[in-house]
Amino acid sequence: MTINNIEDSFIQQIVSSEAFPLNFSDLESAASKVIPKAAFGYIRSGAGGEETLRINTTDFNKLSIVPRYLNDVSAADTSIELFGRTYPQPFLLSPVGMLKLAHEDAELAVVKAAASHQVPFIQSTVSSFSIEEVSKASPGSSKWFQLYWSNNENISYSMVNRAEEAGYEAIVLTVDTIMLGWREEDIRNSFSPLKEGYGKANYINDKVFLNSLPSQDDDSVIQAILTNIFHPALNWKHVEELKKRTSLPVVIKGILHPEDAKLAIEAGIDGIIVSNHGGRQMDGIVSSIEALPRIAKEVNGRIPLLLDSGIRRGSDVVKALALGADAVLLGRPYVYGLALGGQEGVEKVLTNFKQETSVSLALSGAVNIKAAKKVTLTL
Ligand SMILES: Cc1cc2nc3c(=O)[nH]c(=O)nc-3n(C[C@H](O)[C@H](O)[C@H](O)COP(=O)(O)O)c2cc1C
Ligand SMILES: O=C(O)C(=O)c1ccccc1
Repeated sequence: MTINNIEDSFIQQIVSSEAFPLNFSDLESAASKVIPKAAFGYIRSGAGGEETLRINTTDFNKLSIVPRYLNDVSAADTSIELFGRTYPQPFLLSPVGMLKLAHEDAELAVVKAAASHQVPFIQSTVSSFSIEEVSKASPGSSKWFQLYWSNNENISYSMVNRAEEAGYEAIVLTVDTIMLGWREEDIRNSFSPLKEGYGKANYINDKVFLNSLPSQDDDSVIQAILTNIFHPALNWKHVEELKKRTSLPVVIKGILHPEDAKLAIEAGIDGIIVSNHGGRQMDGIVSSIEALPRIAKEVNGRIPLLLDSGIRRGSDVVKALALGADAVLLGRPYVYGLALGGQEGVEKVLTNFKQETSVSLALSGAVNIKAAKKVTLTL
């Protein structure tokens, strides 16, 4: 996006009379009015006392950018390259399960909105629509598949194969959800969307899963999903096996310790997402942005390094890039856009985020993503 384009769209924003929330706190409060209470609590909340959820954003706020000027940023380039593909923006959409909690069009709306911005969409294992339905809704756009390892590993390989067949570009193995975190909001609301069947689409469309069932009634399906999805025995041997089973790049999501980053590289992993699952899994753990520099030092540019959990503004993107990330992922912000306006709501969130990111990069003095990695930060 060039500076003139930014100006044009700014002016459009200012003259436009419609009121769509511009920032995260306005998005969250507007979404709280349209999503049923327990579902909203599920999306918003974090584990335990929500300290990690809080520091995911406050740790960004502690950092300040020291901008450079007189650097001719008139032709600034925000594009990134991942696994041989170029994407125009340095951000992707995080995998979020059970999006029907937010809007009935769920992943179908999100994948189309992402496609309209050429932003890769990472589809969750526990999505409300299947891999095949999502790919049919948006053929040709960039999609990655997030895998929750199944206790029956043949189900995992089957889902990976389906994603590969459907043209998905990468597999994201989430390693921080081997059991569900302690989520007080959901306990208070007696709310388990998984038990209500919101995340079954990929399972009921999987031959290996269906063949593993004693009977195909709804209760058996849900019970089988629950016994498959939480897998506390997950270890590096599974990772090595997964690498052998797919020709797609495999990215690990949920790394916070530099030693784990080192082991991931030794296991032949193609990319890392520094993440604490948006503060939803374990309270009292480090924020992603605090964990990033030590992991970046370990990885040392050998494989792509991505980050999520707490990205709310364009300046957060600059900070993450400056501390060693190659790209970031957005979670709750797009889910709230979905709740407020379906596909159009997600598009609006992405339009605003794209503009704020471009302006933030240029006003930091960065002409491209490589330069953003050299931006000075101070505590
Ligand atoms: C409602 C909800 C459901 C999620 N479901 C998944 C999931 O199925 N798989 C996964 O790897 N991460 C899941 N996540 C975590 C996100 O991928 C991401 O790590 C997190 O939301 C990023 O933080 P942010 O919301 O602060 O941007 C979920 C997050 C939310 C809010
Ligand atoms: O709610 C989540 O964050 C999530 O990732 C999840 C984990 C297990 C089942 C369903 C969703």
